[in-house]
Amino acid sequence: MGLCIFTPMADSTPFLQAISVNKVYPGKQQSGVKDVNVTIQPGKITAIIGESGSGKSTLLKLLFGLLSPDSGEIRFQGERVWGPVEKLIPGHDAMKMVTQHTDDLNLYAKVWDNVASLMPNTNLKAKQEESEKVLRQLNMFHLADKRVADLSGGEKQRVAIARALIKRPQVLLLDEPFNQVDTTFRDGLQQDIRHIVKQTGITVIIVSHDPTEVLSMADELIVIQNGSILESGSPKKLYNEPQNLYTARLLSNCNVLLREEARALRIKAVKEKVVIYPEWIKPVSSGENIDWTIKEILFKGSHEAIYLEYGPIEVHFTNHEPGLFDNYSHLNVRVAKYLEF
Ligand SMILES: Nc1ncnc2c1ncn2[C@@H]1O[C@H](COP(=O)(O)OP(=O)(O)OP(=O)(O)O)[C@@H](O)[C@H]1O
Repeated sequence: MGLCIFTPMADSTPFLQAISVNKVYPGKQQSGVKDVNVTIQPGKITAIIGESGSGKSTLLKLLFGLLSPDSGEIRFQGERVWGPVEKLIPGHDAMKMVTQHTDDLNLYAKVWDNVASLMPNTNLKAKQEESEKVLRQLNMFHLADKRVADLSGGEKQRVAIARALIKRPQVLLLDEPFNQVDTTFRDGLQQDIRHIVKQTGITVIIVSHDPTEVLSMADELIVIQNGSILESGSPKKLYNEPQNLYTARLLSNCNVLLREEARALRIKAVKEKVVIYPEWIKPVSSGENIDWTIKEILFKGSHEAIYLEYGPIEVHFTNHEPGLFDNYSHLNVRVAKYLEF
């Protein structure tokens, strides 16, 4: 028995949908989420991104059925998903959710037992095969005999994901899965999750406090602000053509200048604000533009962030040849691209 391949449904029934969903927490005036309409595509990785408190986790819990909407509804393959108000055990059977808290792990049991114990004893061969398969998919098989208590935070997170996958859900919901994971492990875990999606056709919905960490991972991004969906689209589309300043700011540590300030970079903007991503500013050896004072150069390993100032105006850009400007006090730059809001 192998992991199921979930093929997208042939008919036009939306896979997982929030329809006009509202949720206000008791005692709060501001909405957790406000009139949210979202359709999740099957077999893809969708990331819900937004600043802290914007409603990301609330939306995830509503989709899963862990929270009941005040109005509106969640539909999974056309069927209503009931929340705790209507159903004793919240959460839809075909979905599994993993949060950053790995509380339900048995710390004193082996990794293997944490995962295999969720399979029935009726078919021991299948139990063995499935547990091994899931642990291999998450690169955890070599740690099968270790106690969970002896694992790192990132490894514990992998065990929690393995426990969710062994039940062969159609949807895996991940709330801040990389919080406990350092950068090296994060890249590995992201790759493994992408492979699992490709191999099994599972649908993944992920919430991340750092949107840039899911840029390379997600197929679709949903941007949420103050409980409302602002825009959605592929990471490339939202990065290159954001419709809102909020989205640009979430996805890039960008320069935001007032229209008048942008004139110092020879930009004649019509709208009030000008956004320039750090990689859109290029140093030039000489030219008719003004000389900017180099305020600070921050070494980042593969590149540098160079901070420039001209009177009260500050901009920063990415330099991919660290050390190149160490002996410079001033720089002349040009802007390859900008956005207006
Ligand atoms: N259990 C709760 N009771 C009352 N208010 C809540 C509860 N959970 C969330 N909220 C409020 O609802 C709003 C949205 O919270 P939510 O946790 O969904 O945001 P988030 O985008 O996931 O934030 P973060 O990135 O900080 O986790 C916030 O104003 C938050 O304070």
